[in-house]
Amino acid sequence: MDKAKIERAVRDILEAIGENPDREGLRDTPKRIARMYEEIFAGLKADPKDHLEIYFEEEKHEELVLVKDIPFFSVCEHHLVPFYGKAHIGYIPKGGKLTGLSKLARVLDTVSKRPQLQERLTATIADTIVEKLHPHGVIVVVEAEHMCMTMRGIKKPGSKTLTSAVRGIFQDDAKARAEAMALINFGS
Ligand SMILES: Nc1nc2c(ncn2[C@@H]2O[C@H](COP(=O)(O)OP(=O)(O)OP(=O)(O)O)[C@@H](O)[C@H]2O)c(=O)[nH]1
Ligand SMILES: [Zn+2]
Repeated sequence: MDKAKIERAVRDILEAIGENPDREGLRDTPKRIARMYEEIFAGLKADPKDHLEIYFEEEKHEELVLVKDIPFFSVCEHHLVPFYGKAHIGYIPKGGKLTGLSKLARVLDTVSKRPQLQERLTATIADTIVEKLHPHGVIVVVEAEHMCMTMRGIKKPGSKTLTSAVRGIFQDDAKARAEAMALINFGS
């Protein structure tokens, strides 16, 4: 990541809004923002598939595995302000191809650390799991609050956006999909 370029650009923005980038409180802000962008956009140079280590299990589990309520923070590509919430990621393994539970959350983290659309975030997680694990099915539900809809513009704090992506058996089998959705809603 070109941190020097980010620093110059942030300095330009501070000048453009009528601030003095050399005053004490702002002097280090371009540097801080460059460091922060390196962290919150780290997913741009990472492949989420790399996290999905495969364990071939002797005892084959070919039923739903669901990790729910995984918190995430991302950045909306339209306004570069945060959107954040929870993701629920489920899959039905095939041929003993399981992965570690934390690896599903690592996929979410990588994909969310990019300028994003909630729809693309949701679909990319589902497609990554399909490509690497070739499971019977994948279901991903993401619920998020967008700061671009709360702190500015339409100003609707508390409004939630829900997106889902289903692949494989969850596309064709309404009962399997309904069961997974019921578990995602269970206790919430
Ligand atoms: N589909 C989708 N839209 C998003 C997401 N994040 C932000 N948006 C929307 O992107 C749209 C951008 O609309 P524009 O009309 O180009 O920008 P704007 O004038 O700032 O829009 P307002 O937010 O309505 O003031 C807005 O409707 C946002 O709510 C997202 O993850 N998915
Ligand atoms: Zn936005």
